[in-house]
Amino acid sequence: MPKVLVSDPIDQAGLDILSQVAQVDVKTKLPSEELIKIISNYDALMVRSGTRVTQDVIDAGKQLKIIGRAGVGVDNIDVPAATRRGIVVVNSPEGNTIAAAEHALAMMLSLSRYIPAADQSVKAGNWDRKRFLGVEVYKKTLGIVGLGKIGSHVATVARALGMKLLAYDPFISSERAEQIGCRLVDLDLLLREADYITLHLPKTPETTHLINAESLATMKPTARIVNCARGGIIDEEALATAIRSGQIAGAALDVYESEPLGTSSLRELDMAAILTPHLGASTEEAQVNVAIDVAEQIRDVLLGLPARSAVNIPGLRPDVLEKLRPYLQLAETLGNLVGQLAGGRVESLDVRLQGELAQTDNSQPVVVAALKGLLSHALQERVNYVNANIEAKERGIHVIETRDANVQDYTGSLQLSAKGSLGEHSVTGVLLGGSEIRVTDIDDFPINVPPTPYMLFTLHRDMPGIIGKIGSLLGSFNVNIASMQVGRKIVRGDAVMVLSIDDPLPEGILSEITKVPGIRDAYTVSL
Ligand SMILES: NC(=O)c1ccc[n+]([C@@H]2O[C@H](COP(=O)([O-])OP(=O)(O)OC[C@H]3O[C@@H](n4cnc5c(N)ncnc54)[C@H](O)[C@@H]3O)[C@@H](O)[C@H]2O)c1
Ligand SMILES: O=C(O)CC[C@@H](O)C(=O)O
Repeated sequence: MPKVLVSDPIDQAGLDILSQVAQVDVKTKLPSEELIKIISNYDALMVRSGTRVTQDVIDAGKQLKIIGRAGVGVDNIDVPAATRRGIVVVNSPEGNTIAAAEHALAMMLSLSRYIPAADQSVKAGNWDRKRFLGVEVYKKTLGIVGLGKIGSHVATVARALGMKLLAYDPFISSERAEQIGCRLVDLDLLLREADYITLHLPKTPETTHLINAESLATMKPTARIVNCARGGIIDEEALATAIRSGQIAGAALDVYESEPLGTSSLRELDMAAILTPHLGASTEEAQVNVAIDVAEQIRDVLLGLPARSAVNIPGLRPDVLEKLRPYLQLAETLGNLVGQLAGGRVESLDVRLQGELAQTDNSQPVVVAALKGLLSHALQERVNYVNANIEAKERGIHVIETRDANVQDYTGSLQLSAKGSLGEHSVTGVLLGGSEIRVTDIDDFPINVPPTPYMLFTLHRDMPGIIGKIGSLLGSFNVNIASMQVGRKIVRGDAVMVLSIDDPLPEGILSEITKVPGIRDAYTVSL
């Protein structure tokens, strides 16, 4: 039975799903040396934001197949390191959207009415109504930075509160922003005009310290800023200075450059600042959602099924994946075949999608499947859908994708051509009845053979007796032929022979075959 380590608190609903297929060990608050020590026993790791899944953890996880992040941000996981090791990383892109949006809205309202400070004051025995004179959000301008899932929900609710909405997001169109009721503007204008600014974008090298001393200086003195996205998007020292000096009116933060928040000048700010300990996703509903979402994906991957929200493999909707799946199998088989025909050190792979297949919207998974097949002979199970692209890049394999919708021989066909140490070879394949693979062409010679585990290909002159000679030679080595087919373009010209054999070809026989008069070349392939 596979083993799953759960290293952060995860809702029971998720643990129940994992327990259907795996032994589940919940060990939270593990020091990183301890995690590194035990991770080699596990097939899967499930975390929230608390565990740092570093390269050292990934390298020590010799059996790891999947890392599940019960939440959105995967910045606590070294995704490139996982990808290099072929480990799938999955998250729950939508499970906590509402929770995080509601937290940001709650922060905005709390900032406006000083609710945390007023609460503390009453509990301390005071009744000070003058000190907590607030402001209304009604008719104020809210600037949303990052108009994705959370930003859009914030916009919908803020609109209902009677706010005017500005948005800055370089990756969405003005039409989309308008649909959500926002005017798309540049960041400078948003920062200058907004009464409230709320951040809902990822932390990347470009967004680190997006809000800094310079940008804070352009904001209104009455402006209040909320960050429930990621720590580090705001320069915390510059923010504390801006609040202390009255350059802006306040800030509410849920996330910090370093978590847990240590000694920080943010802690010394008065009621103009509200700090919560990364609670954006902490609702009962969100924790159930993300736990189920990620546990189901871990279960599926452990059962050999694809994950629906992998962050390091081409994302596909389950219905699209279902339709494409037979073609992925076709691509992998043909990749494996052409990789062996081309020999080691493949320099280039040309992936040609033909007929119906040329019309597919997302061909990337087909290309990845072809690369996985191409590299599988050399790398065996070390190559998978996660790392095939990287492995190919590291080997300098130049991948070209072409499409030809006009090829009408079959509804959809795939041609792969590879150049390697044994020269340039091409294979074409189709799906019969939607799922049965047929190889229909080898090096431009028409054939029609199903791929089988052990195959022998020859390039020879089409002449009487040659087939018999190969048959006798194989017989003398006790090799049983299951099927045989010849493909030729012209009578007595060049031809290919494709034999399916029951067992691997014994050592030495290939060189004997090439000595047969008329045989130009021979290749053995195991699929
Ligand atoms: N506090 C929490 O507990 C909590 C919970 C959930 C999500 N989050 C964080 O909230 C953020 C938003 O999550 P989401 O689910 O809405 O993500 P999303 O991917 O749906 O949206 C992010 C948006 O940011 C935009 N963006 C990217 N770079 C940008 C840039 N330089 N400037 C402006 N916009 C940019 C993208 O185009 C996208 O529209 C993420 O950082 C996520 O990690 C925090
Ligand atoms: O695990 C958490 O509670 C935080 C989740 C949040 O930061 C996210 O990115 O989904």
